[in-house]
Amino acid sequence: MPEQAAGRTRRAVVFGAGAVGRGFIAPLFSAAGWHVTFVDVMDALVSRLDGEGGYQQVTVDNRGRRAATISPVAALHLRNSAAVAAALCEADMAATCVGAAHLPGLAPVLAEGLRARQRAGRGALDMLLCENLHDAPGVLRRALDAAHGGDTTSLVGLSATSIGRMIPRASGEDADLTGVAVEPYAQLPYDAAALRGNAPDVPGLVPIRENFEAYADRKLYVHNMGHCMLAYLAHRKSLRYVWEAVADLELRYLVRAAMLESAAAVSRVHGMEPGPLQHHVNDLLHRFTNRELGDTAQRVGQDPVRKMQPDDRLIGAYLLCKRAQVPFLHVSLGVALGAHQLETEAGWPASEVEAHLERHLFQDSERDDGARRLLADQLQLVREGAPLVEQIARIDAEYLEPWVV
Ligand SMILES: NC(=O)C1=CN([C@@H]2O[C@H](COP(=O)(O)OP(=O)(O)OC[C@H]3O[C@@H](n4cnc5c(N)ncnc54)[C@H](O)[C@@H]3O)[C@@H](O)[C@H]2O)C=CC1
Ligand SMILES: O=P(O)(O)OC[C@H]1O[C@](O)(CO)[C@@H](O)[C@@H]1O
Repeated sequence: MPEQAAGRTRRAVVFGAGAVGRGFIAPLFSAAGWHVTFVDVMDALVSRLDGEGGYQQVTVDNRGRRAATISPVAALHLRNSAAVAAALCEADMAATCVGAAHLPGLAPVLAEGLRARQRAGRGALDMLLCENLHDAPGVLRRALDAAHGGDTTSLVGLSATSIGRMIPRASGEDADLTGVAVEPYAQLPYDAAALRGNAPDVPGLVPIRENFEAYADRKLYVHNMGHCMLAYLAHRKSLRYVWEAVADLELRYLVRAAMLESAAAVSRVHGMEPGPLQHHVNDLLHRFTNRELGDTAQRVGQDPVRKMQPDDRLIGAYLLCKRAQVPFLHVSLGVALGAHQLETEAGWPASEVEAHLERHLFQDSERDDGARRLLADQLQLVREGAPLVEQIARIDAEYLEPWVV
């Protein structure tokens, strides 16, 4: 039964009825008794969700499967902007999970919704931005201010989140248009300091009241960096699934080492305890073994151009380690793998990839000379398809060099 608060059901509007929208955000609100309205651009998905008023979610791990119906839900197409604005006017909270590239495009309809709220005398709206994008609030705020024609700070709170739950595209018996398979992990830390109103009483939403940046960095530079490096290593061995990749000892060794380097950087830069961070790394490696989830290296590694930007997982982790002055020999291998992946993209010849690395990673210092040499050797070994044991030997040969720490 929908939650009755102050005599009425609480309502959430969720932009993006994809993996995260259906597999994570809507189920959290729904379990707390909220009504969810999705907004999406896929006609077939919108009409199925709206027509059926609910959908199936199955939670899977290596011990089994548990099915649940998520309802009641409604769905609107983004082009139906008057109805979307009306839904925003009635909403107690909103969320986005549309993909980083689509986030600024939401600004016009959001601005229309904010105007409707002002006219109706409704208070400010809070939004959870569920995107793997550093500074998603800044990106949306700039687009929103432009669409609104002025500062929107008092009208809408834009809260960054750290989405740890892994949700692949459904396949096999789960490959229904609206059905979704998820892992059991279901905590969503979010930046509570960015809200305009009170923190919602929704179990699983974890308010972080200070230094949210630490959680954002942990997610992007430990979880996403390790996951992505694992995906690119999987490509080297023609392994399709994430669980297959993490079952390979060489791959697991290299990825764990890189994640621990990044975790050391997060600990030093943000003052997080190293013990729980190491536990987090081990827990993630265990979660990657979820065979039932059927997550693929292709999904986890897709879009290397975005993933090789300076504020994204690979180069970002490298820069964080440099800033923290902790070793980054294995993260460097992750960057070399990402660089090679980038070379397969149109418009990214080897010379451009090398210039990209030089531009973002190095300055003119002695420490950088050593780091630059190591990365060049690692990239060369990747290009040659050398056995990974040669990468391990190359890293080990560097440990005692003075530039390393
Ligand atoms: N799938 C996962 O395990 C995780 C995904 N993320 C992040 O969450 C975000 C969403 O990812 P997924 O749900 O996996 O993607 P998805 O591709 O499964 O879903 C995105 C949905 O947004 C819809 N959409 C696209 N443009 C739209 C627009 N302008 N307005 C409304 N809907 C629009 C699409 O039709 C699609 O249904 C991304 O930023 C991703 O990086 C983060 C952590 C985990
Ligand atoms: O969604 P993106 O940014 O392409 O990256 C995939 C990442 O998203 C996740 O699915 C969820 O955090 C991670 O498992 C993975 O590292």
